[in-house]
Amino acid sequence: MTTLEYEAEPAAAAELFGTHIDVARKYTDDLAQRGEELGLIGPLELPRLWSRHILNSALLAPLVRRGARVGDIGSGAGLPGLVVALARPDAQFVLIEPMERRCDWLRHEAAELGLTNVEVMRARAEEAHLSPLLDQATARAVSALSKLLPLTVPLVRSGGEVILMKGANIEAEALAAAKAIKRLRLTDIEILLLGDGVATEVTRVFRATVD
Ligand SMILES: C[S@@+](CC[C@H](N)C(=O)[O-])C[C@H]1O[C@@H](n2cnc3c(N)ncnc32)[C@H](O)[C@@H]1O
Repeated sequence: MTTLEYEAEPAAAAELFGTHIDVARKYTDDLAQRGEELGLIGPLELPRLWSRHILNSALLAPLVRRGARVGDIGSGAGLPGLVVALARPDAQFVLIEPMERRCDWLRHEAAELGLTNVEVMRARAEEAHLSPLLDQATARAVSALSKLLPLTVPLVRSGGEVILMKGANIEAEALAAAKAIKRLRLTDIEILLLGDGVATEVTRVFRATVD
């Protein structure tokens, strides 16, 4: 089995997962064992699963509002949705993913980890019918902001937020999405850098409020 780097960044892991650290490790183990075979994660990612994917996803957990209903669009292996769900048992998570095999994995894993705050919905975001609408929507590595905003914003209630993980070109993506931002009437737009001084893999987030 691939060696995992659980011992890396113990302070960050303790801060982000607290008492849920063993559940986070089990998820990482399970993903390391089955992720490649199921096409969820590339072989090069396995040795850096913990810092690049798990801790990185967990950086979003403090942004989740207490008791919120959160949708993770294009959850794939469960990033960031399943990771944030295990760190924030007070909130409810809907993992929206169109691929059946990935949905099977997400359901299996949520049950294995004993997560009662996770629901898996097999759908493309543009076809998902959510009632009630979400308080917050997350996404990671799904598409550029100009395409992602029209997919995610309609799923969020007025006063709710989109929290979208992005790479280093986030500012250029936000500029390219200016028309969509205006048309979708987003307000309180922020670009956040998360994890600086906490984790080695920082992450950038586009956060905005839905009108
Ligand atoms: C590159 S993967 C990223 C998976 C995960 N978020 C991560 O960070 O590892 C993109 C995921 O988005 C899903 N996806 C693509 N188009 C979608 C859509 N229109 N609505 C919902 N999910 C979509 C794909 O099936 C895939 O699982």
